[in-house]
Amino acid sequence: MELQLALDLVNIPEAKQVVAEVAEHIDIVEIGTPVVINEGLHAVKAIKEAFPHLRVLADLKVMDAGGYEVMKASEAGADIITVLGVSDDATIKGAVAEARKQGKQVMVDMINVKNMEERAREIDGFGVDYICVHSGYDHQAEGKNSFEELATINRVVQQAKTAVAGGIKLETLPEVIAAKPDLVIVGGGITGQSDMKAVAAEMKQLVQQA
Ligand SMILES: O=C(CO)[C@H](O)[C@H](O)COP(=O)(O)O
Repeated sequence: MELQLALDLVNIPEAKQVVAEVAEHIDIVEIGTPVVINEGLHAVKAIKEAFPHLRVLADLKVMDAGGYEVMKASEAGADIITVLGVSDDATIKGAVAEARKQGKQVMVDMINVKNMEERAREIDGFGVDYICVHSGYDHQAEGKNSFEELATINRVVQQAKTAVAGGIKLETLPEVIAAKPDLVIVGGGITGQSDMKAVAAEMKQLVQQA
């Protein structure tokens, strides 16, 4: 099991500071959607150049033009690019085809997918690398999480790795780990803590043991 740090509420210099503090305890660093909106793909390039040993995920949440957007993120240095599970099949297939060409990976974010079991099974057949259940900020504000959806995708997904994101904290991590995802994604559960390094270290230890 691996740990991904999601950076959402930072600019490029702040992102570098956070990653420098926790780099030894994470496997993947995510340049979150708000960072890409504010800073563009320059943020992906800057973090990949500063931390070449880390895999960098560009959380573009692609909804259309999958091939083109994966190409641009790949050029900026992203190793993994997110595409939405609610997008058209052609968008996801285009993203996968371009990622294969570029030697990159695609993560499908299942945020707001209504029929999780059916859609996860379909998307798994498209050759994506990760399928991620995700309670976004608006869902989290309603007290929801994705732990049940994780059990669903773990049951039906055969080819892709599974991931889970959305409001995961040190206290809820054991419950998440028990559901056996391949990848745990944590944003505020690390970046919102006063001792980010200590929390990341503890999370990494729990994830590694699983
Ligand atoms: O993609 C995101 C929001 O759309 C976040 O990166 C993801 O939810 C992880 O952050 P947090 O742990 O703070 O919820």
